[in-house]
Amino acid sequence: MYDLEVKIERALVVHPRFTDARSGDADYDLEEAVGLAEALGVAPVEARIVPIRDVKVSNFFGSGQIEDMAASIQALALNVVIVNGELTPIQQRNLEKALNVKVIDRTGLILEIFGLRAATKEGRLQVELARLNYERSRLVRTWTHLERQRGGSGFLSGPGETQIESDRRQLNDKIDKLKSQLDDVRRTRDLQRAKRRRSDERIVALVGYTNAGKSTLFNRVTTGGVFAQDMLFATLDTTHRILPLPSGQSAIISDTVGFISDLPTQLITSFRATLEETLEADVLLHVRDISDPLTSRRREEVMDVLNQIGAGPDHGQALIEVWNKADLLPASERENIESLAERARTEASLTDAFVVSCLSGAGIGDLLEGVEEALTRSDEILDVTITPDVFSARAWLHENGHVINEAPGDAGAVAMTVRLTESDAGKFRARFSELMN
Ligand SMILES: Nc1nc2c(ncn2[C@@H]2O[C@H](COP(=O)(O)OP(=O)(O)OP(=O)(O)O)[C@@H](O)[C@H]2O)c(=O)[nH]1
Ligand SMILES: [Mg+2]
Repeated sequence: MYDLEVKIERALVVHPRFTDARSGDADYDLEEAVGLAEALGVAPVEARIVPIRDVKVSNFFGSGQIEDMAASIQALALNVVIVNGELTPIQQRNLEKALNVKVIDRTGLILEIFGLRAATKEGRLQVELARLNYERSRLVRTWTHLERQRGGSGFLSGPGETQIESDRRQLNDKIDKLKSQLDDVRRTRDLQRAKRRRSDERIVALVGYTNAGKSTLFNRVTTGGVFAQDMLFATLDTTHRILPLPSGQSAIISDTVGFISDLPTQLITSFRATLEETLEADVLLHVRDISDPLTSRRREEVMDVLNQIGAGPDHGQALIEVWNKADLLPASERENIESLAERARTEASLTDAFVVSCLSGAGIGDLLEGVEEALTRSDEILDVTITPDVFSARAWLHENGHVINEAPGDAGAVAMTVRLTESDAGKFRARFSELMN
């Protein structure tokens, strides 16, 4: 018989609130940590905020706090403690000893989630590299590997599944090997990227905080199929699809990894290449959960990351904000938000914004019109008369441009009004100079 009993990890989620730090957001941070735990498939049975005046070098928490945790663990039969902060390897080990359960910190948690979610070869390699760097920086095994060694259930098995040697030398060898594999994968992707650029396709990239609704929007405006779930970091790799635009033209749209505050540095480094895909976009769509009380803070965090990689308006890249999840707002507030967005679209100094609900589809039509407008802003409209001796120009325009009007003229000529990208207009002029007068 098969053993159908699935072992579910029952977690105590602890958010350390530093009493000197800016306060007021601890509830939200705790909620986010609970979301991260759920994303990992752990049941967050108990969650609490623990005030920290000064961090204890050996145990992080004070002894009374540890006793409280131990009592909850006992009473609720918990088997993992998630600390929404950074622990030193010593603190982690001492806490595990004191509480007699596994202890995982924020970096470890995010690494585990990324390990579960990575779907492409590049994603998996990136996560494994990040994990190895994390381990090397701590010179201890992450708890997953400890667990596996102790003969654990295999819960939360990491990417690669190889037995990772704690020996620094072997770790380094492995890191080098991974890096060169990653280079191979990236070379292939660079080729694809170059092909996309050469093809003159216009590119729209979705960016935004994790769980803002990027994949839901992506699925709604393309023809579906990408993993969208109420889980943090549902998407870890960049995916490209055709985006049909209202006028009948099309663009390419990419969905990518969500941003988060305090992303462990190892992960920023590993995912840099993925994030840099956003650099090639003609227009960025910044998807925001407008119903999130911390939406402004999230916005700043996303803009910071964009700035760090050299993307966004400060670097001359067009950006449109998508104020998503409007369905979650009370009617009065929604009206308010709508008028704010309208003002943003009319005032040149403000970033264009559209209020939508990716879930219901409300506002998506207007958004797409805005996207098309932004994409075609630098387009040129050419009025040309094609004479029979250069009739191939007609086919060329049909293939490369968007024909707005076409009418027969004198002596077998055809008068055409065509919309072309800046670069195509240049090509057309060079190639059919005899038609330009
Ligand atoms: N109520 C409501 N929920 C939405 C809306 N758009 C998306 N969601 C929900 O928000 C959750 C997250 O959506 P995703 O599309 O996976 O978010 P994401 O930005 O791709 O997240 P990551 O890939 O983790 O960065 C899902 O449960 C969606 O169903 C919306 O307009 N209204
Ligand atoms: Mg997603």
